[in-house]
Amino acid sequence: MDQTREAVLAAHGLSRSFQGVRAVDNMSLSLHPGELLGLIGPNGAGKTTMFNMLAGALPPSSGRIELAGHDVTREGAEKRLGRGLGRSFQIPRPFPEMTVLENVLCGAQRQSGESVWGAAFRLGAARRDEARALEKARQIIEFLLLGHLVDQPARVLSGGQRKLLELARLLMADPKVLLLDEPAAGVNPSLLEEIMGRIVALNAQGVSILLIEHNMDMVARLCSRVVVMAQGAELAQGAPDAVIREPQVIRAYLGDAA
Ligand SMILES: Nc1ncnc2c1ncn2[C@@H]1O[C@H](COP(=O)(O)OP(=O)(O)OP(=O)(O)O)[C@@H](O)[C@H]1O
Repeated sequence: MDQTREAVLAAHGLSRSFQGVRAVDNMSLSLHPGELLGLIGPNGAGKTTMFNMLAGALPPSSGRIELAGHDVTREGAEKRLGRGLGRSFQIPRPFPEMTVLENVLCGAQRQSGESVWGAAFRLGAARRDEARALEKARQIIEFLLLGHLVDQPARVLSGGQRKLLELARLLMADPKVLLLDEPAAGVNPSLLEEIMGRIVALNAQGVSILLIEHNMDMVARLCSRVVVMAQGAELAQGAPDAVIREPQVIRAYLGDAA
């Protein structure tokens, strides 16, 4: 079966080199509608480079990327966000002095291309837009369990809460596809369960999700399929518990630890 035909996000033969080193080497990948797909692999395997290319932050040296059937290979990250592709980072960087609410409203600003705060000084429709954006931001903040922090500056948030805040900003753009880069990294165990719960809830709402994660317990609980990368290429794919027993996958991880 040609799996790429029905993919919401598909990479065809992506490659990218840095100073002669092939970080990603002819890598193809398909994310299906409603899927929660894991992208795993040892350090330096090329996962982040792959994410950067999929999100539009880094042009591939060769290959093609399709989002809902559109060729987006030459489009930047903002354009892809407008098409419904949101991407989180390993280390979120909120505006530290702005409140949680203000940070989330920055997501709305990206959405319309116009500042919500600028709109506040206009009359009529723009004011209604602002009211809608505020209401939506508050709902998303509640959904992401940050309601009690809505008026706090982002600098007081823990690592896990920053991950939730970043997700909240992305949700303002109503993404259909989310690329989540290590949502468990630097998160304390109690918040980890809550973050996993929110990811599952978003997926249940129909958001297709591609997840880079080193926490294999989390990957096994969330993903029905994983793609393993090593040295810039696909090493294996399948159900998490089966894939991590494959000899070449074990070798790749042991090589990483050696
Ligand atoms: N901007 C860059 N300049 C030079 N080399 C880079 C750059 N970005 C990545 N690389 C190299 O490309 C390879 C793949 O790196 P990448 O960060 O994509 O791997 P990764 O699988 O995300 O690793 P990790 O799990 O540690 O985040 C590595 O050898 C890395 O050193």
